[in-house]
Amino acid sequence: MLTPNQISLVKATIPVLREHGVALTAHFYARMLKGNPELRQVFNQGHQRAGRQQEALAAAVLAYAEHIENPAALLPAVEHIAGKHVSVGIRAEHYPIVGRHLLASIQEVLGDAATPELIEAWGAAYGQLAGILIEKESALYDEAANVEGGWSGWRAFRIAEKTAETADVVSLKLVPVDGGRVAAVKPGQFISVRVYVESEGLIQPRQYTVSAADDASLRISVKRVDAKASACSCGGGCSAELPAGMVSNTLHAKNVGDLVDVAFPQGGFVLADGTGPVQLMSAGIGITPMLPMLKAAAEAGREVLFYHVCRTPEDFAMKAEVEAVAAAHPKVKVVVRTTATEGRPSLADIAAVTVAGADCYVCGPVDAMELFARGAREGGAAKVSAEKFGTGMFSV
Ligand SMILES: NC(=O)C1=CN([C@@H]2O[C@H](COP(=O)(O)OP(=O)(O)OC[C@H]3O[C@@H](n4cnc5c(N)ncnc54)[C@H](OP(=O)(O)O)[C@@H]3O)[C@@H](O)[C@H]2O)C=CC1
Repeated sequence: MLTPNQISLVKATIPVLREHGVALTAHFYARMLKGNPELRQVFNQGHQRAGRQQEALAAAVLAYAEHIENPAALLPAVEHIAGKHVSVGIRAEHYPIVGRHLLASIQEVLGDAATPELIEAWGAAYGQLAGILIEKESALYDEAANVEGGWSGWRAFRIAEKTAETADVVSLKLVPVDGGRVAAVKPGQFISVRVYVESEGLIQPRQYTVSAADDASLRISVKRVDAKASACSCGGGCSAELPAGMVSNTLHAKNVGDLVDVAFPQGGFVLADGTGPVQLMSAGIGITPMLPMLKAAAEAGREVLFYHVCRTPEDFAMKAEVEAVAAAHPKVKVVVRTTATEGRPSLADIAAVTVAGADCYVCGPVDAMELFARGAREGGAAKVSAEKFGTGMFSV
């Protein structure tokens, strides 16, 4: 429990965090990854290089300082972060390391302004947050270990099938090397996949939505990411050219029979139970969580609008699967917009297709998600949920 004086001291740093938060977190990551280089295998080095992780952490530290009197307000963010942490293997023993580097960074960046009292207050604040996260993460690890077909930490999977979906998307069907069962995945959840990235000399984990699953396998569908073709969609104002997708491109180079490590499925961007209409809106590779949601909603007999934006018909990944679901379920309607010929949809276009009262899910580039969410709300959707891959939280 923080004392009233510690709460005031943490709140007094809010203006500094607003202005210099990213400088602080950039200093922190550089310090921690130099002092504890083993953590380079846990943190996404692509996001580090693009500056996304530093921005996301700065935003999180600021949000925490702003809500220091009522951390319960951050519960949805805590649940999201805990799922990501468990998925990349962050454990209780990592927290003291992070805390040590964070406090030292506050001291080093603020200089004389960082009085011993302030450092002590931030130490207490960090301890409080770490305690909340450790408890939540420990519950998620236990849940993953105790469910049938579940596991805690990394489990070795073999690539059983590799299918080219489009010119730059491949699907990989993964089966456990131990021959055991695979626990049920909620439609929309993601797994972390961990591979050795030769060019970096590093093991790296990344999250991929499960695009199909059964009790013996998981499938992911991965888009190749070229350095020059990358356009940052993090929403954090990154304008620099982004590095090539080190894990996605490593996965593209893998073949049937190769092994990867997989973490238990996580994530709260899932199809909610219900009987009402569902609207699934995706752009590009954002289709991956929509496909399992489509199958689940169709099988439950719900009315579904599946709306997808892609550049050309050839860029429509898993098109045959979507069409097969629609053919088998008359209450499923598919609308595809190809931007190469029709241009991008407008807000009015999205509002016009929206099913009034639908539970709407959106996924894809950040700008497209914002457009879909606004259009769906204008068109009378009951609820809009969004998923952004990468760092931090996203709300539309
Ligand atoms: N589960 C998840 O959270 C996942 C999220 N993603 C996210 O999806 C993003 C990119 O996917 P990717 O396939 O590379 O996207 P692309 O850049 O290839 O774009 C895909 C389609 O979306 C259209 N589009 C892009 N921006 C807008 C917009 N503002 N309004 C309307 N249409 C738009 C493009 O139109 P045009 O031809 O005009 O560019 C194109 O037709 C990634 O940033 C990734 O973060 C991906 C996978 C899973």
